[in-house]
Amino acid sequence: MAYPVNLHLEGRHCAVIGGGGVAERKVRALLEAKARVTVISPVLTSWLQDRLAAGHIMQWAIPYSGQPLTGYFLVFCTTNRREVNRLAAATARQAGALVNLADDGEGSDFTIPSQVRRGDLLLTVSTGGKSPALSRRLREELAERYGSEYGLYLERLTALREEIKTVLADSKDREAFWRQALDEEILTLLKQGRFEEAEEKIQHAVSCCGIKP
Ligand SMILES: C[C@@]1(CC(=O)O)c2cc3[nH]c(cc4nc(cc5[nH]c(cc(n2)[C@H]1CCC(=O)O)[C@@](C)(CC(=O)O)[C@@H]5CCC(=O)O)C(CC(=O)O)=C4CCC(=O)O)c(CCC(=O)O)c3CC(=O)O
Ligand SMILES: NC(=O)C1=CN([C@@H]2O[C@H](COP(=O)(O)OP(=O)(O)OC[C@H]3O[C@@H](n4cnc5c(N)ncnc54)[C@H](O)[C@@H]3O)[C@@H](O)[C@H]2O)C=CC1
Repeated sequence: MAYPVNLHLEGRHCAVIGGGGVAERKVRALLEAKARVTVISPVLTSWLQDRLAAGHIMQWAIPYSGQPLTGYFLVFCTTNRREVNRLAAATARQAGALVNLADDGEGSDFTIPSQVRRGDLLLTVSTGGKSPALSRRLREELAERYGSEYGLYLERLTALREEIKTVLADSKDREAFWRQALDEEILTLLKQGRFEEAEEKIQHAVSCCGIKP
């Protein structure tokens, strides 16, 4: 069973072997996470060529055939040739990298989930590599269910969390507060875009706590 983590990749070196559609999807996500990306492929999609021209990625413009892959934190093997992906994976692992194979979820050290982002809120779906199409389908359902209001809500909660720490010294009291503050009614109001009414309810919950010993 896989162990879920959220990696911080800023400034980390990552390599993507292959320059097709799958490589492009992985590179997009890596650049969003501010990783330093090297693509190893003689051919690149036009989007990847644009990123290269803009200096956002580096390229080894060669077919991969066993060259050492040292200094990479993550390595993505995304060519359309299984034996090339296997060779790159084995070489990268030897150098200590974590490896993702686009054509072999079970043989990968990690797989990429479908994701919905709402500010700092991140919802992800994995099927353990069994059905990416189902991951996508569930991602679409989540995107519909959890709109942009959740990003705003999280920002509000972040500020409130600081406030609550000063009002309630005891962690048990804080836990009880959050159960009350995150009730279904507030979430429904937010979903309907009724931010002022939601804020009133949050304030009510805060003032209720304020008078607790
Ligand atoms: C194991 C994994 C390895 C990995 O980490 O890459 C893997 C493997 C494979 N994917 C295949 C196919 C497709 N993958 C997608 C899309 C996505 N694939 C992603 C992840 C993963 N794909 C990992 C497991 C995820 C999980 O646990 O569910 C997503 C979630 C994330 C991302 O890549 O960014 C992204 C969703 C983006 C979104 O949310 O829209 C589509 C397009 C679509 O559906 O739109 C298709 C075509 C439809 C289909 O075949 O389902 C094939 C067969 C290739 C063939 O037949 O030649 C393999 C190989 C195999 O079968 O193992
Ligand atoms: N994980 C996923 O989400 C998905 C995985 N796949 C798998 O990923 C593979 C790649 O898919 P696409 O990007 O759509 O294929 P593609 O055919 O568009 O791209 C393949 C890329 O690999 C490069 N390449 C070939 N030999 C190479 C070598 N020796 N060294 C470096 N680069 C080399 C090609 O130049 C090309 O840029 C598919 O064969 C399939 O098995 C396919 C769809 C989704």
